[in-house]
Amino acid sequence: MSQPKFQDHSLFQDKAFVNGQWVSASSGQTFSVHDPATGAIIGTCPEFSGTDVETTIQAAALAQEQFQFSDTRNRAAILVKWAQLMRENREDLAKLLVWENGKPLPEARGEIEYAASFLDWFAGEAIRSYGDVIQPGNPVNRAVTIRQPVGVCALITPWNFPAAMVTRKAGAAIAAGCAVVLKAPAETPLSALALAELSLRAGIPKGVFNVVTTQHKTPEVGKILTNSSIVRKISFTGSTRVGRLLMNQSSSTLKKLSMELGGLAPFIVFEDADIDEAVKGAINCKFRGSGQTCVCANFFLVHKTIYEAFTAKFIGRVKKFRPGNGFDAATTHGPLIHEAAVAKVMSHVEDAKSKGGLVAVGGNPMPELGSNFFQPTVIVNANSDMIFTHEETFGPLAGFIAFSDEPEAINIVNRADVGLAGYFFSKDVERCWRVAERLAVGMVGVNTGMISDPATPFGGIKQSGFGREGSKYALDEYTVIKTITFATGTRT
Ligand SMILES: NC(=O)c1ccc[n+]([C@@H]2O[C@H](COP(=O)([O-])OP(=O)(O)OC[C@H]3O[C@@H](n4cnc5c(N)ncnc54)[C@H](O)[C@@H]3O)[C@@H](O)[C@H]2O)c1
Ligand SMILES: O=CCCC(=O)O
Repeated sequence: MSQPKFQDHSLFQDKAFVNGQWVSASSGQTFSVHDPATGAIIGTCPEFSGTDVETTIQAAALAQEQFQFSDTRNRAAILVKWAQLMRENREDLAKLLVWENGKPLPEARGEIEYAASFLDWFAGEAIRSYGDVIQPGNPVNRAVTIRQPVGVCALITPWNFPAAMVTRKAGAAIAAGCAVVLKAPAETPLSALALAELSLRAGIPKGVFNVVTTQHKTPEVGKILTNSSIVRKISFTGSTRVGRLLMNQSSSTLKKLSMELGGLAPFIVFEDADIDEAVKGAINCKFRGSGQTCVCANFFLVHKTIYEAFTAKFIGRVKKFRPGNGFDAATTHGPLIHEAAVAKVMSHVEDAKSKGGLVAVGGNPMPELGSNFFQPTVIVNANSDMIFTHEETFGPLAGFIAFSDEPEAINIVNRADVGLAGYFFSKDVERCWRVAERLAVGMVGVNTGMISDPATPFGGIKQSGFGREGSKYALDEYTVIKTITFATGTRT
């Protein structure tokens, strides 16, 4: 399928979205967006410069003046409407997502629902804002705290969840009363632009939700967003390398920051686990988005007494996978995003082989399908010197290490300098609490491989970043506390 059929062609936008208008780059330059399955050009988007982004920031600043004092019930209503429009247009949004990202259509539909559920969640949170009443040291004073919107926010999102990362950030910012400038990823800008079209229909005021696109000028645009004294907050999801750079650049204007960065999720299977449940959890966790999910398991630790039984069942499941074009109904797993991603998985496979790993399934690119496809791969006889135990693969490679006892498994996990998610399976309740509390990560899945939910805080520790998205905590990221002290008069 070279071009999907859309019900509503106006969701396919090829301009940036500024102050409620569709605009080109001032230079007239564009960049091409590609289908990762075929390499074909899908369309073009404006190559925004720093100057174009400055104009966008000004528009957001103007909108912010009104929006920050807007009725929170109205914010909730427009978020609910936005979610409803997403669901009404689910098929078109899902097709667009498959086309630019490559994930299979059922998975893309799941992402659209996941994305819409953030808007519902934040509609609920928009109307809940609490402060404290405090008795200051001075007995004649009384103090209260209120939460206020932080101001204009820059949101920088990745290509692996082209819709859900937009709503997870923008939903929270808008609920809190902030205008946003969203910089979409060059690989998958079209989903963000389709959401912009729906935001207009939902009644989000002009200038409150802006989407800018750029490819070659990304570093220049990043500098403008981070150096701007109008932008008060950066929320970034992406690699640790870029997160560090943005944090560094933001220091000149001392912005509030949220950083959702790379992970290295371990998946531990203890000897007392339900093996079938653990295999199911492991498959779902490892191969979501063909392994291109920041909370995907990166490597497996399986107790030596169940290693053979577990890996045999896991391998049996992987052999049934059918990689292919995401629009093909038989496809279970789509392509990787680009050739560099394929090269990275290959380098992790080669490294494992050179250190004694045995390829049980896959192990190679699939040029017969296209240059971005890699075989779902399982490596057994792995050890903790292999690179995939230190560095995120972000691809369909599952390496299995046999371990002897709980402290050994925890030590292998906790030596990492990142800590986003971790998973383990065990039927021993005491062990469940003990291990969950000892793993040095921000999120733990106990007897489950799926932990993402708008109601629960999402985020990491160490070099996986800081800040929490989703949940009741997300609005803290987009608000600041103001203390108001009242003098109550002199006491006689
Ligand atoms: N923690 C999370 O929630 C999460 C989610 C998705 C991806 N990731 C991580 O992201 C990585 C893969 O995604 P990626 O390749 O898109 O990461 P990336 O860091 O290269 O890009 C992420 C975003 O940052 C932008 N960007 C890149 N350089 C920039 C600069 N100098 N200034 C401003 N913006 C810039 C990109 O255009 C994109 O929009 C993986 O390591 C993965 O774990 C983390
Ligand atoms: O990859 C990043 C986000 C994944 C998720 O929300 O489950």
